Amino acid sequence: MGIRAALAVHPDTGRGAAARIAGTVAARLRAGVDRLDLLGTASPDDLPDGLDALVVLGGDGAVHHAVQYCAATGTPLGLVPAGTGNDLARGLGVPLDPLQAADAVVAALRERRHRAVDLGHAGGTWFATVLCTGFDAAVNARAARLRWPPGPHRYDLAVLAEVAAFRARPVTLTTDTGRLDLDATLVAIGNTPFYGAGMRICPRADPADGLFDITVVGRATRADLLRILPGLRHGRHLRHPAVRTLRAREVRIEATGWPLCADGEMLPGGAVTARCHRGALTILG
Ligand SMILES: Nc1ncnc2c1ncn2[C@@H]1O[C@H](COP(=O)(O)OP(=O)(O)OP(=O)(O)O)[C@@H](O)[C@H]1O
Repeated sequence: MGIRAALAVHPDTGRGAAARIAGTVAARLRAGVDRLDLLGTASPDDLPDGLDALVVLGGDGAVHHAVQYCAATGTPLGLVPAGTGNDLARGLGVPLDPLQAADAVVAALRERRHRAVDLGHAGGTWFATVLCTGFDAAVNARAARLRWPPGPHRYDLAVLAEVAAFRARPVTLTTDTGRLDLDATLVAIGNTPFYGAGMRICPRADPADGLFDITVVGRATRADLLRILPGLRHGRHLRHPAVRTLRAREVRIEATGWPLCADGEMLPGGAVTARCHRGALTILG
């Protein structure tokens, strides 16, 4: 029987960038499949039965929705980055050029080349990149509320506003190996290394080791934050004495009143337990 795939393109992704190249990407993918359905969403309820692959043309938000379907059904996922961050693609070494990525998906479909990667699960939601709470989740929430400036500069403005407003809070982290009580500025639970369009927050996270890499920034002054943040892109923040890392299969975070986000999507706040599920997602290529 032939290969049946769907291409999910959300109109908002990359501020419309995905929709603009959807026709070109679909034409490339048709070279590798027998049937391609073009969908405006990748939400589990709207997807047809019997798919051999789901390809997402979009950013981490669009991928986050698709991951819910792929994890539940075992359907292999193809990534064609067209968002603002594309941090899962970056973390898995998928080409960031959408046409190159589409060609790589076609090759993988033809050669039936798959790989299994881990997923996190927390609060009823699967996540593929980083679950974070504290300063970075507050930046994400603030950036999402801003209407100006356009693109990634919204994050720069949100960072400045949060550096001025943010206070460390008491946090309890309980992992499968121990418990940590501290005043923290942020906690990032990484399945893959990146968030925020290339910030290497959990630089050693390996998506195929069955474990999270957890980066914890303890009590930090504004001056500390201004020293830590520029190093994020290259993972140099780990050298700062306020920063520590843990590795665990399961972690519970208790932090009153902090925002929580996973794959850049806001989640309901409150205490949460995240568990790493080895090989829960199949990636094409
Ligand atoms: N299938 C979907 N169902 C509902 N909402 C979606 C879906 N796909 C994407 N969205 C929403 O559209 C918005 C933009 O999508 P996406 O996050 O992919 O693009 P982006 O923000 O440009 O990229 P990135 O997340 O990589 O920075 C997100 O808030 C996301 O929640």
